[in-house]
Amino acid sequence: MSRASLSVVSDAVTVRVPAKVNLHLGVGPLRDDGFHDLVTVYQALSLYDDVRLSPSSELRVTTRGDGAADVPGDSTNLAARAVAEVARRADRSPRVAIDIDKRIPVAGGMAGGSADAAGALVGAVNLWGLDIGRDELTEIAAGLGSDVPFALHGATALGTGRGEQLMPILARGEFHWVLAIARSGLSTPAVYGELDRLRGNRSVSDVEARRPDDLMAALTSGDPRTVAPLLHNDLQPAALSLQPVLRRTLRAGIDAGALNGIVSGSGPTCAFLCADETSAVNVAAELSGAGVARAVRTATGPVPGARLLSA
Ligand SMILES: C[C@@](CO)(OP(=O)(O)O)[C@H](O)COP(=O)(O)OP(=O)(O)OC[C@H]1O[C@@H](n2ccc(N)nc2=O)[C@H](O)[C@@H]1O
Ligand SMILES: Nc1ncnc2c1ncn2[C@@H]1O[C@H](COP(=O)(O)OP(=O)(O)O)[C@@H](O)[C@H]1O
Repeated sequence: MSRASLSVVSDAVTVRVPAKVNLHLGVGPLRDDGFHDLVTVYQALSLYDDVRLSPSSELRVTTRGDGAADVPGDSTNLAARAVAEVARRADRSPRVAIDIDKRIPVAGGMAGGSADAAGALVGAVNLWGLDIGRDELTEIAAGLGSDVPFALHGATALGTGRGEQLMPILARGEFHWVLAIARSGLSTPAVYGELDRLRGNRSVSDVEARRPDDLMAALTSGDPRTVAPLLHNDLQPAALSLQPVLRRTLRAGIDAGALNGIVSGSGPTCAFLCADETSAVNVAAELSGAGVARAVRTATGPVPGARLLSA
């Protein structure tokens, strides 16, 4: 019996998927396949996209919410690609309507497209009642993008390889973040390219791709004051080079009382770690008033990865 014939068709499913921040992003040299080796610590944050899948006469995707106009509505959308790949493996036709409710900033360095892909994977498996295990789902996720396995996984995790190989990390407590969302996005390949340009012929030692043991120990303590000085992003100089105005944003967050601020992944969202919830609310209010960002949000982490809201 094929896996497809085991399926139970639901009317619609909605999957909630989190954004991420990289607490550490160490970037090694450019590889022959066009990717860079990474050592990264991901944390999933309570800023979510909702991905709804329902039966339809054809595969189509619509997006509403923050930055919806910049999200492709065709087969290049990562959520549509995810559904198409699950359908191909299950030997069935991908006749699904995908409706994305966007809150994760588009091209913001918070893995919004990856989140939608992870949501669509979980959604398709549940909509069609497929017998696809966690390992196979993670393999499909990695084929869609380096960050997609983490969007499935959530919580706090160490990422190696091109970011797709995950190991859970114990993080105690709840961390309070403020996110300064920029007026325009940054392209991930452009930021990696800018890092290569800035590095020039300088040899990139393995040291830059080493496990951040101090940070991992600090995370088990649950103390944001211990974690804050250990935040690190090798892509930050490249993001600042492409959007110099981000220096002002980072400065404004520190001046407002954040423990530390960092460009999130390839940027341009800036993420500020705060001592507690009260501090985060104050920092968010000051940043909003400073006019350095298009929008300011508070979020907590870690939170779970892609999860079904309704079936
Ligand atoms: C930088 C990070 C940090 O977590 O995320 P964002 O900040 O963009 O969300 C990731 O490495 C982005 O992951 P993701 O957005 O899934 O990238 P992919 O689709 O796999 O790759 C897009 C392009 O980014 C570059 N890339 C990506 C990953 C990697 N380890 N090395 C790279 O050089 C390559 O140019 C690649 O063609
Ligand atoms: N479902 C999706 N949501 C957002 N962007 C998508 C999606 N599918 C494809 N994309 C494309 O991926 C690019 C990167 O988007 P995103 O994942 O939001 O940013 P980042 O890589 O900085 O985390 C966008 O500019 C967009 O063209």
